[in-house]
Amino acid sequence: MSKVPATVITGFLGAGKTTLIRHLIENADGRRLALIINEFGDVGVDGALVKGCGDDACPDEDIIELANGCICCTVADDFLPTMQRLLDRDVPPDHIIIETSGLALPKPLVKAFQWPGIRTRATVDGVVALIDADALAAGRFAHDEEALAAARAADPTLDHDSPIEELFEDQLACADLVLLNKTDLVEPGRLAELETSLATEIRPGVRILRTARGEIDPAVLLGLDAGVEDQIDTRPSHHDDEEDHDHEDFDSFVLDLGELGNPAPLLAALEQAIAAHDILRVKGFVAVTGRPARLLIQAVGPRIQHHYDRHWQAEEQRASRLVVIGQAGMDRAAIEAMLRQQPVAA
Ligand SMILES: Nc1nc2c(ncn2[C@@H]2O[C@H](COP(=O)(O)OP(=O)(O)OP(=O)(O)O)[C@@H](O)[C@H]2O)c(=O)[nH]1
Repeated sequence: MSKVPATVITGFLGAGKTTLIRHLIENADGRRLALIINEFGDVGVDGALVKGCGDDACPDEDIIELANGCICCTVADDFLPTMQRLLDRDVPPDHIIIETSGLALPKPLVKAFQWPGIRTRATVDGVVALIDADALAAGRFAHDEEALAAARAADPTLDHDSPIEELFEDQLACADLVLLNKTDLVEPGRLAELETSLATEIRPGVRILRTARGEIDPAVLLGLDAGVEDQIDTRPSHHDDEEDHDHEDFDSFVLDLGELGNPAPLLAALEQAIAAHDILRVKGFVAVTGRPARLLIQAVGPRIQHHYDRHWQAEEQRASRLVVIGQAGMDRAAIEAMLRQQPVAA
């Protein structure tokens, strides 16, 4: 019996994983895909964004959200039973796509494919790392050399990498294919420089392709046939000596804001909050009085995007919800106070 191939999509918060997966299921070309989606901070925005966008390729029951913490840490509790259920189906999917949370280490997930119940029936076709070219160009994954030198002078035992940088390096080191995404936001000359620096972080032979909005032919993305679980030990990680990694460097909270008369003040406050605090990512929906559609808000670093993405459905409660993800120690009370200064509709 042939094994069901699975593709693991990694990439830091907001790199464009969900957008890539949407494109993939809209262009599945007859393949029946199942999606396993994991988000840090359990508002479930990503699932809502992909549901209903490619009904034939991926009906809603084949989209499984694992919101119970970060997938790399809950492998045994959540991921393995989910995989088993998918593989036990009378007609298993043609391909399984796993969107890891932007804070997940890919290696523990790949190792799950060595488990007896899985290894005979599924294989990791490839690990794809999505890189936000805009964030990379702005230096958001690199440490500040001067600040580091000063901190080291004060404390010689200091670990050299920041948590964000470690994650970034781990995701790259595990990749079979790297997609330099959001190329629409970066000059071609700068992109070439980014590619040169990325090449030092990846394994020999791994290709870097440029994408915008995750638009890539599924034939390139799927079918890498890498059998990653059989050679995972050759892919180094900063966390190889750890039993568990617990994301204590990052934090998230959910903000419920009811219905808003006008979203503009919230958007302005969000911009200020991001500039003033250690916020990495914000996403969610806003219910605007008099509007039948919900306003989708996405912020990645300082860049905020918003648009009315679809009508509220009859069974949905019209309400505004944002998930805020940041560095551990971000000042939640201050951020909440900034974002709540909104005139709420009567
Ligand atoms: N300009 C531009 N924006 C992009 C591109 N790809 C994604 N985006 C935007 O970036 C934001 C984040 O995209 P997502 O696809 O949600 O990113 P993600 O990696 O799934 O995010 P997390 O699950 O939170 O880690 C959204 O506002 C997207 O519309 C791109 O190529 N160019």
